[in-house]
Amino acid sequence: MIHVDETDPVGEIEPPFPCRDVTIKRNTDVNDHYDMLSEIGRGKFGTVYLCREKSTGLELAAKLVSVNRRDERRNVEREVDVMRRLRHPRLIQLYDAYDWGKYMCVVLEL
Ligand SMILES: Nc1ncnc2c1ncn2[C@@H]1O[C@H](COP(=O)(O)OP(=O)(O)OP(=O)(O)O)[C@@H](O)[C@H]1O
Repeated sequence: MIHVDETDPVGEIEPPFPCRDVTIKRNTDVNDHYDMLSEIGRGKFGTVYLCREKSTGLELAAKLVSVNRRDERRNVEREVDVMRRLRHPRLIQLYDAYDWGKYMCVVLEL
């Protein structure tokens, strides 16, 4: 039998940053605010980079997705919309989001 521990962690997971109310920044280049350090993964839709926020030094994951079609942009907007509602210490938290014309970037807890 498989036992699933559904109890909430108490004091064991320290969030790397306080909850943020993220809205997508339009016509803003993510590179103005973050240094992209190295590639950490690839998914079906984009490439994920280790990045560092210039103003705080905080290390995060930046998922860069090219959005040439309207449905591609809508998919990223939907992902951001879902992630901004999910607040739990065991779930990766959304930190920032950018729309830079042909590219969108979703910045996440590492
Ligand atoms: N927040 C994160 N922190 C660390 N690594 C991450 C993070 N998000 C993604 N990655 C890495 O990047 C890879 C690609 O992630 P991405 O979300 O683009 O695609 P996926 O999870 O494989 O699913 P899909 O391609 O269906 O969107 C992951 O498999 C993981 O290795």
